[in-house]
Amino acid sequence: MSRTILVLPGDGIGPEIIAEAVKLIDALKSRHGLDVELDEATIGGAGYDAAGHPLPEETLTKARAADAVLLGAVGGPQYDALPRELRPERGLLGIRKELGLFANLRPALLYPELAEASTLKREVVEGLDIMIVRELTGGIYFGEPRGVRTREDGEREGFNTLVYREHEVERIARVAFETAMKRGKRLCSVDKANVLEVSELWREVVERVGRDYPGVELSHMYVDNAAMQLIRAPKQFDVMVTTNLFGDILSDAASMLTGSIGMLPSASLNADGQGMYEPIHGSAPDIAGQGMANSLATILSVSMLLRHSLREAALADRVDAAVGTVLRQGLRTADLARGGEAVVGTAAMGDAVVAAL
Ligand SMILES: NC(=O)C1=CN([C@@H]2O[C@H](COP(=O)(O)OP(=O)(O)OC[C@H]3O[C@@H](n4cnc5c(N)ncnc54)[C@H](O)[C@@H]3O)[C@@H](O)[C@H]2O)C=CC1
Ligand SMILES: CC(C)CC(=O)C(=O)O
Ligand SMILES: [Mg+2]
Repeated sequence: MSRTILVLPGDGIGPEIIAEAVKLIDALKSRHGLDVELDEATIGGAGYDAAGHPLPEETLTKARAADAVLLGAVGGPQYDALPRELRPERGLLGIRKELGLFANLRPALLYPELAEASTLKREVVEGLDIMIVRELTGGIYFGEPRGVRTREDGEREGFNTLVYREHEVERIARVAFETAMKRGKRLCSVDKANVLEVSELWREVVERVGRDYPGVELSHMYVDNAAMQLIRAPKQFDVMVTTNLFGDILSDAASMLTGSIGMLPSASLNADGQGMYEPIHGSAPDIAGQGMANSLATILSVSMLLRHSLREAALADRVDAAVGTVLRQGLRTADLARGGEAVVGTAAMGDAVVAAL
């Protein structure tokens, strides 16, 4: 039986980068025997425009039935004035929650060809290979209560709740330890346990899970220090595990070690191993429609999809290698060019990857 990938282009540069990913999947089907069917649905602002909701019912139904989901990005200034429940970002949070995608893997890997593209010195980033394991369905993005209320003195205040239950920490810690076992066997848990009670519990549970993994060297770091260390000496890290908010921020920072935010893919997995795959960046409204977005993060998300959801490791390796080839050929989208290089657009980069397969 053929497997199904549900494609959700979303907003802004989403459709542009997803077009390149679809081109790649089509080439894998016709030239390398990949057996999958693609289906498409709307999410985010596109979902709101088409069906009045950022996560249309039909999209969710299709996502539940699919073997994997491939998402572009959501959001845009034209939707920012909508009531919060109807904003594109709620569609993304909603699909993550509904599918139970609690484990978000964000690899920050420097392709050697891009050592000069990083804004940091070559010696700081050369050989970089970090895996950020971000908790994705809990924490302050989902905690209740939240809102804006008027105090008795008439002043308004906004509030969100940062809450983690033990089982939520336990399962993400387990994913992180398992990930570390398959890599360099070092895990750094990032928290703010010097200030937050929720981090105290986080740390305690991570320690407890760690007893099942004596072969993994566990360390803890406060998030402010972790942000600094990522810029000072990023190669000290192997696997990092952290909360939803901290992981969101640290992974954007880590992406610049690899040359651009347009280089970082991600996999979001649930307890059954079902996955959604997306670049870590957003819809980039500032460059949308100009054909200049870097599609490599999305193309590398396809690689993660092949590896984790379709168990097609050889094809995933082929995609990773093709990305290396085009970078070696000197192709750079604008975000990767640091002067002197010829700049290619979104479609030309996608074509080159397909040609290098
Ligand atoms: N997963 C998602 O769908 C996410 C959605 N968003 C949404 O995206 C919108 C824009 O948010 P921003 O904070 O501007 O973050 P962003 O990640 O969209 O853009 C930040 C900067 O990086 C650049 N950039 C991002 N992806 C790129 C790519 N593939 N190639 C070249 N340059 C790229 C953009 O041009 C911009 O200058 C907002 O509506 C936000 O809520 C933000 C982050 C994640
Ligand atoms: C747009 C947010 C919902 C999430 C985000 O920034 C991310 O997952 O990287
Ligand atoms: Mg983010």
